[in-house]
Amino acid sequence: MGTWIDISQRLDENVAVWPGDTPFSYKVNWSKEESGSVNVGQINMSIHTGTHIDAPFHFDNDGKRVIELDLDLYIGSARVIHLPNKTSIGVNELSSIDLDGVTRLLIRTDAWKDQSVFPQSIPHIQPELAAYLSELGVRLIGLDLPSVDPLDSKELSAHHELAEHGIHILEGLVLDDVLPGDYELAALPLPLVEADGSPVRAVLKKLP
Ligand SMILES: N[C@@H](CC(=O)c1ccccc1NC=O)C(=O)O
Ligand SMILES: [Zn+2]
Ligand SMILES: [Zn+2]
Repeated sequence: MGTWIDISQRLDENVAVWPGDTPFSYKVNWSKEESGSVNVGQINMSIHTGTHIDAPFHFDNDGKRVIELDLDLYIGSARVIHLPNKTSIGVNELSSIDLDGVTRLLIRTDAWKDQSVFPQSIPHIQPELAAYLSELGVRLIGLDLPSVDPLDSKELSAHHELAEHGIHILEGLVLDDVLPGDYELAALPLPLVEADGSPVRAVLKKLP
């Protein structure tokens, strides 16, 4: 027991939210006193808060919704790599890193220092990286950042290029204490039928 490392942001009113987006809230809507038996809670949040996956519908009206996503993307072996102090991440930044046989790639950038505050700027994924990664067999990319594109991007070129190359997106990971290496990942989305993404509880277990 105790072998799983939680790499998820905690969800309470302190969680950082995209500027202008729905704040996170949890409340007991029907208390034990009122109901006579139970506390019944309610959460209200944007899907793009904290640790979450994007479904292609987030940036493409014809894209897949969460329920249509392959669960295999979100459970299985993953490689964590450490790329601190980058302004962007492209083929150059990855060319010296061994990605042989990697299906799920998690990138620790350390660029979002205080995750209770939404960052001013982040290193972004260069759209050209999508073709390079898909050639290697990568199907999921995860980051310790709120987006794979620059925060002010409207085109979301990296989101689109990744999707076009069959690479799915996991955002808002907490990788502060995770050393580079190979792990078992579980980060399952909820069975949301129509949604453009889903919060996930992301966990890692070191592989021998
Ligand atoms: N692309 C971001 C989310 C995003 O762009 C966003 C999320 C909530 C409210 C506004 C957003 N973008 C606005 O331009 C993501 O994938 O999480
Ligand atoms: Zn998102
Ligand atoms: Zn995204």
